[in-house]
Amino acid sequence: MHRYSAQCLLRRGIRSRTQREPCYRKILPAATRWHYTAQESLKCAWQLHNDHLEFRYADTLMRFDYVWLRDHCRSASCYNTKTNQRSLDTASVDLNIKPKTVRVDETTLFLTWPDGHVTRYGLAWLMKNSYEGQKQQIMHPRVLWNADIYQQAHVPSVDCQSFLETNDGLKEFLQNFLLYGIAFVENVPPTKEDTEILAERISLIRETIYGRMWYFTSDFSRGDTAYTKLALDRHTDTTYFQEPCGIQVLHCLKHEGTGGRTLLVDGFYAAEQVLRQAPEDFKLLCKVPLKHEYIENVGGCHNHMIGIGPVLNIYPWNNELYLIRYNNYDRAVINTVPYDVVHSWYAAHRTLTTELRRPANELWVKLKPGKALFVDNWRVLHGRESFTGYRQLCGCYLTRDDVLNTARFLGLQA
Ligand SMILES: C[N+](C)(C)CCCC[C@H](N)C(=O)O
Ligand SMILES: O=C(O)CCC(=O)C(=O)O
Ligand SMILES: [Fe+2]
Repeated sequence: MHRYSAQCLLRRGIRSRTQREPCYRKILPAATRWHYTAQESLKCAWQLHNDHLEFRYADTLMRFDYVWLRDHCRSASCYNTKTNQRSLDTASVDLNIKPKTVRVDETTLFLTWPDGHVTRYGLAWLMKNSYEGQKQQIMHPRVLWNADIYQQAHVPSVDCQSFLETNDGLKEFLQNFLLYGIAFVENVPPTKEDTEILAERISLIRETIYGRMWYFTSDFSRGDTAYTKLALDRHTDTTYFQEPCGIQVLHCLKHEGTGGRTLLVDGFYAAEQVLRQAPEDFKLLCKVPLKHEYIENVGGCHNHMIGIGPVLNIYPWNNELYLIRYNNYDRAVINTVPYDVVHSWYAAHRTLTTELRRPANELWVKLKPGKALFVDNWRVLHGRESFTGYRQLCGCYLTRDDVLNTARFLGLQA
């Protein structure tokens, strides 16, 4: 069986997307009024202000700072297209710079700077890369789910062999994973080594204080409730890392006993309900930073980890959620917030918890040998039912950047 690792995949050539740019006619010289590409067309127009350029294209009004425009010059002396890196020294651009002349043709905006340097920007490039353009974009397309939505979607598990041996299988898996924040691979040989091969197909394994690939049973070999038979309420893992682990891989290798089902809850679906019902609560959960902490002194293991951040994390330019940090077990003493804010925070936390605990939002699955589960630990909470008997799980954490890297290589938006 031939297996490709993510790194090998990436060496096999890179995509290039060609964009069709609309055509516009030649235009008039610069001044302080609106200028149009053609008299009858209002699609492309521009205006030079004292400190910025106002530009209208394809129904979007964009504003560009002059330093920004100079900084993003893609001429050969300013930008190396072989490495996709900037050569221009941003700090040497005059902060009061202003273009001397402006010209626009069908596809391109031309600026001439006071020193004679000419910068060309593709109009579609400007549109895509402007703040206003970005604001309208979704970074990560997702399907938010409760149990019903997920089950109705009939998301297929991907077969282990197709996952390992075909790019289509891998792509299908990653597409599901990106959309739903969970995905399954079936027919995996139930060993730690085979689980490791799966993990390496899409990412780098993130080694932590728990090791690289881990086995765990209810032997309390580590100072954490995960290593017992007790139930675990919904949570995300490693909230006590400054950057919580991106993905958790879980593979149940054995269970002779009862109970032990896995609980999955889409944290972003719950957060979205909070945003609808109580936007002030949502805002507070985005704003108040909290510590999470892991203190362990069991056997030879001495660890003290601290991670700080709000429960909900959003991109500030489009308010899109990208990370939920929710673990009631591992939340540390709250000493970074005054009493009145802390009270409102508790109320907001209650609103979110109510959503997370709605039975309709709970997806229960029994993990069985051969079926590996990948969980987006920045989005989907997991938990487990208490159990009896011998139960052994193996798995690992993955670095998020590298999962997304593989997805992008396969042409997915990630
Ligand atoms: C998965 N594995 C058993 C290795 C780790 C368990 C980590 C448990 C910890 N309370 C947390 O939520 O981060
Ligand atoms: O035992 C389980 O099913 C999961 C335990 C857990 O939450 C974890 O290992 O992170
Ligand atoms: Fe966990």
